[in-house]
Amino acid sequence: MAAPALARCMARTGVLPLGQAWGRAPRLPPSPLPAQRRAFSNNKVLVELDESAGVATMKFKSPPVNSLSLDFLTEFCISLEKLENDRACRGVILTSAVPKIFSSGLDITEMCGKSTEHYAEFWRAVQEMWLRLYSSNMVTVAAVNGSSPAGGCLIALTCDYRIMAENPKFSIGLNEAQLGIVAPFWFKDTFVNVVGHRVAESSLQLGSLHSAPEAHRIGLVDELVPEEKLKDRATAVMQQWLALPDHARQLTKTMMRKAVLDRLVAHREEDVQNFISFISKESIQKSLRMYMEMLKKKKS
Ligand SMILES: CCCCCCCC/C=C\C/C=C/C(=O)SCCNC(=O)CCNC(=O)[C@H](O)C(C)(C)COP(=O)(O)OP(=O)(O)OC[C@H]1O[C@@H](n2cnc3c(N)ncnc32)[C@H](O)[C@@H]1OP(=O)(O)O
Repeated sequence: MAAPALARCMARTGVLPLGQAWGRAPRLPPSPLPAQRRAFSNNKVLVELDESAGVATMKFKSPPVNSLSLDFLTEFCISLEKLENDRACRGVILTSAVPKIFSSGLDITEMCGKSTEHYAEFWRAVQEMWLRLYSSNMVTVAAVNGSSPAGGCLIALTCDYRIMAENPKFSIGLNEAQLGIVAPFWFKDTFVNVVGHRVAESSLQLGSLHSAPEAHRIGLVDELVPEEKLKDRATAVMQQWLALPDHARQLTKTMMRKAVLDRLVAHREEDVQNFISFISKESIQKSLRMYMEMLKKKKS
């Protein structure tokens, strides 16, 4: 099924028609076949699977800034679902193929001047991405090799472990307040689970974008490495996590994340309606338009 058709299906049903995000059987170790590498790709995400290691790398490739458009979100979910159902894959490293940018967050153009139906479709896709990634049975490591505001930061926060490249130009954080919008409760819950309530409270109110050292200091990322070592370090961390039995790690992850996941699952439609009412306000539309203009002016 093509991405737009899948997106429509997600909009109707609220889930991808590929399988279930919930109640999956625990993953089994990969079969002892000869070492093999596989790659598959769609327009937005490149996936390389090293079957001998049981590890895939998902590279975002949606230039100029890997914004999370409806197409991106749909293709991200399809790629993740494929890996989730692949017994040869036990872990996934998320990174970017676009230099200097991990992801610029939700595509603002999807939230400006569109119909109510479009907002609903878009928001269900954002929810789906988070539900699938946060509940993934695989080990998920974010190799943050560029700036990562708002929705980009959410992707990193949703992983099990975050490693960021030490580059003074890169920043990360939930900066929604700077756009005049509010981080949804499940963005906030994910953030609180990583950095704790006090840090999350001030960082969210200020819409802070943190430099790499600051992000490390507040626990938003687990470690910093020189850019050229990021890939190797992500691979080493992955090996460490995969050394444990899958079932124990998976059950522990579920135990730690269940309350936050259940909260969105229980209020999914209400959350869509809240998003629509909020984003449709003329004052919010004006803030988003001004923010986009500011981005464009910054260039000239
Ligand atoms: C009461 C409760 C109710 C609850 C309701 C909840 C509602 C909450 C709704 C949504 C949550 C929102 C989450 C988000 O993720 S919003 C997105 C936030 N993102 C940002 O603020 C990042 C903005 N971008 C940047 O800061 C920079 O672009 C950069 C650092 C990522 C890269 O800088 P640089 O390399 O200099 O590139 P440019 O700035 O020149 O950008 C290139 C090009 O890309 C366009 N662009 C950038 N970011 C986005 C984006 N997020 N969406 C769409 N387009 C983007 C930019 O405008 C340029 O375009 P061009 O001029 O046409 O080339």
